[in-house]
Amino acid sequence: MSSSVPSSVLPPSPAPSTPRLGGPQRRYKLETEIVYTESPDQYRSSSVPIYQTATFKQASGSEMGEYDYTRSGNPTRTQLERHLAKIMNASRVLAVASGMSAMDVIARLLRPGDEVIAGDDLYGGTNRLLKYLATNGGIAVHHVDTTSISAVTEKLNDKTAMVLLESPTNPLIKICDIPTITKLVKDAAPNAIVAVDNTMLSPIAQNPLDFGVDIVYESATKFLSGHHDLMAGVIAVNDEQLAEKLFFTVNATGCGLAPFDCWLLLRGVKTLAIRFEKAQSNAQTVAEFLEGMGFKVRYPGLKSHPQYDLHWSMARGAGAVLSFETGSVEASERIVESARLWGISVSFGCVNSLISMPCKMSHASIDPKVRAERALPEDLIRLCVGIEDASDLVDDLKHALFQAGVLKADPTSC
Ligand SMILES: Cc1ncc(COP(=O)(O)O)c(C=O)c1O
Ligand SMILES: N[C@@H](CCSC[C@H](N)C(=O)O)C(=O)O
Repeated sequence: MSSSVPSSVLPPSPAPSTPRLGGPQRRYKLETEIVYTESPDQYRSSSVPIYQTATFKQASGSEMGEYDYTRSGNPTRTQLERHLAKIMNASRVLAVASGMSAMDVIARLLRPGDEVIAGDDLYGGTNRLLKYLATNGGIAVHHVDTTSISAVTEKLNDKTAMVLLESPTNPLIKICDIPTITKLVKDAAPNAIVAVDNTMLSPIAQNPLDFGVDIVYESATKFLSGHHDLMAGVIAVNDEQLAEKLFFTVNATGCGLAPFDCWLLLRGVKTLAIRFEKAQSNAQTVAEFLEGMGFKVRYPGLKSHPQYDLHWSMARGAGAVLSFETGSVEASERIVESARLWGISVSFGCVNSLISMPCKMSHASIDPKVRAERALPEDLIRLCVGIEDASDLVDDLKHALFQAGVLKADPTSC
């Protein structure tokens, strides 16, 4: 671990942008807090201004104002980070260029000889960065089935520096017991960092910091922004020393989120609650439809999910991403290509619905042999459900299944 930097180089520390400032000490419901922002703008602008500037003038060579250079800090980014800290129950949030950039900042806490425990089902880009670190950084990475507590604890030792969890995982929607794993890690390897990628649920449905994990990060490209019009990542922590180390890397490497993207993300996040609720309700309808058709559907909103109870002990929602198998790669390809409303695209958490085959798209960077060893089905179809009308989404799937020859009766004749 690197030595910490003096806090004097940090931009203004976050304070909650909440109506309780100057008013009663009241914490409102998340749906309320998420839309409420306060800006210190001199004109009391309702929308936080975009400080589209690289530099800030100083009163003299020796006096520095709150900001000097946007890589080190920018008022629009500070507003975004304060707002996210409030909704993620964090003392500090850092906004960076992408979800992978967030992961990179976190990974720079590692040193050669360190060991990392990560899932055997995880986003392809995360797998790629971990493989890079294992190949070039002298770091041992153990990929285990994180649904099994014993599989995780078997790999814990005094070299364990990080345990990296996704729950639900992308794309197999596996659930891991974040509170129990965190406690076991803290007991067995007290210096190890537990980091959770919360991209699949967003803070509206799950807040792993509440379970005592050290770091939560998300690809804000997904639910937090919601419109697939920007790339961003966020890192949330409650330990100020850890925040300083992470901020040091953000400043040193220059991956802080640009002002315009901060503004877009701040705008997008205000509709998170309502977007998530609708997308999730659509996902439930779609998951039930597919299960009713006899497919093996992976979605924590279904009672058939093997970790259904565990999921609901941690989360407030099932999310809007589900996956299912068809039994044949060719049939899956035909279904994906016959969809008209569902866009064939990577990513998720957007207002419009997407269909993809992870092994050919989001997880293609994982070696096919490794995918097979980890039992990632090649025929898996992932659905990332948006906020359209649920019956239109189901109708389009029926049409695609019929076109693909998987559904025998013509749905238009039903
Ligand atoms: C679970 C998960 N984490 C992290 C990332 C990386 O985010 P980004 O694409 O914003 O770099 C992605 C997708 O890209 C993801 O699906
Ligand atoms: N070509 C990209 C693929 C990005 S996948 C984005 C997203 N996380 C998802 O799961 O769909 C790459 O190689 O990273």
